[in-house]
This record gives sequence, structure tokens and C-alpha cells, in this order.
Amino acid sequence: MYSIEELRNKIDIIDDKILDLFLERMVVARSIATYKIENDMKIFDENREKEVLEKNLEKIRLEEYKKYTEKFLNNLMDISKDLQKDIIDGVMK
Ligand SMILES: O=C(O)C(=O)C[C@]1(C(=O)O)C=C[C@@H](O)C=C1
Repeated sequence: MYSIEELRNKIDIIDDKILDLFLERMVVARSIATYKIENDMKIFDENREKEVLEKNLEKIRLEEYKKYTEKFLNNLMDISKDLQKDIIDGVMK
């Protein structure tokens, strides 16, 4: 059995990878905000969010993980909308 230190070490390594990808995603979300400003589009796109959820959730084979994955993706898109809103409101450039 793994010790708690070993397990936490695994989490730290995973968090490191997630953080890199999260920041990469945020950079793209910034570009989308700029595109939306230039093209007079709304931040929230319901159809796109449904599409993101559907295509990712269908990859999850373990049914019991679906609700957590859905929550994770919804949180990601909420954060992305927060960032886009801050850019549109001029809080961030
Ligand atoms: O695809 C877009 O239009 C985005 O702004 C990106 C994103 C996302 O984070 O995936 C965020 C907000 C939208 O409601 C839909 C998707």
C-alpha cells in the first residue's frame, strides 16, 4: 500500500500537468474573448458548452466518473467565462 506522502506526491505531479494545460486553455480563452469583442459575440455560448460536455462525457467509460467529469468541465468553462468577462469589462487586457 502507498503511504500518504507517496499518494500526495502523485497528486502533486498530476496537478503540475493539469496546471500547465489549464494555463494553456486560459490563453486560448483570452484569444476567444478578443475574437468575440471584434465580432460582437456574447461570452456565453450554450450550444458550444453542450457540445464540449457531450463529446467529452462520451469518452468516459466509467459511468460513476461522469458526474465528476461534468462538474470539472463546467467549472473550467465558468472560469473561462470569468476571464473573458474581465477582459470585456476592461479589468484585464
Ligand atoms: O467556445 C467559446 O465560445 C468559448 O468562449 C470557450 C468556452 C470554454 O471555455 O470552453 C467558454 C464559454 C462559452 O460559453 C463556451 C465555451
